[in-house]
Amino acid sequence: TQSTRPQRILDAVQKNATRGDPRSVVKAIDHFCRNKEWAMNVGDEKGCILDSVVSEVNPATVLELGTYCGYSTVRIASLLPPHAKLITLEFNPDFAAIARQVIAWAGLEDKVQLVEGASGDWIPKMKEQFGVKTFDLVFLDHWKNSYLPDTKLMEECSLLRKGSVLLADNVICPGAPDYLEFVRSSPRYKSQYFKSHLEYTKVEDGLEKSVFLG
Ligand SMILES: Cc1cc(-c2n[nH]c(CCNC(=O)c3cc(-c4ccc(F)cc4)cc(O)c3O)n2)ccn1
Ligand SMILES: [Mg+2]
Repeated sequence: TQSTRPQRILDAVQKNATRGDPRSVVKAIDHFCRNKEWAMNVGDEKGCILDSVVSEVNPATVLELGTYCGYSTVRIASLLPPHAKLITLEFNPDFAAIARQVIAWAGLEDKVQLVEGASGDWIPKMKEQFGVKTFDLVFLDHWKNSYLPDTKLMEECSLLRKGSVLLADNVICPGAPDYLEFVRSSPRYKSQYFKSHLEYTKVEDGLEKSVFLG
């Protein structure tokens, strides 16, 4: 039976990365996606920007929207302090099944809770289901037209506090124009654009970091 691209990414991890070594998992996926098959991981260039924001925020609670194969999940979780928690939402069950195995190979399953379903359904249930008060960091990397409605939903559900950081991938390619306009014009956010490139390509893309001012 034909394998899927996520399955081939998992195979590359299991062949080339060391169990329990998150950096080797990240390296194996980047090598596969740069040399064999492109895939929609945040990638190494934007990944370094992600790493610097995670290290600066040093979050106790993280929400990731859009897990895919778990590449950014592994990057983020490997930088978290000992008792910090990362909740990651994935809509596609096939992606989720692969991501669980990638996260396990990196040895980070204790820091990560992968939840399957749509962001719009799960965001209102975060507090009751996972005992979350607010998120210190949110990494938006899911459906690009969901960035804005889901940000408004997180505000309504009081999941953001003064100083919460939103970091959004793909604000140029594929693009999230309504989201960009909102966070850049709203008095309740302080936004900053980190220019970069679409993963594994020369196409412009970037990350938008927005601090919620409360
Ligand atoms: C909880 C929940 C989760 C989701 C959800 N889970 N997983 C995703 C994936 C979303 N990601 C992308 O579509 C994406 C696309 C490109 C791309 C593609 C093709 C091109 F030509 C150029 C660029 C590049 C990227 O970096 C991307 O991140 N959504 C959806 C809803 N609710
Ligand atoms: Mg992305």
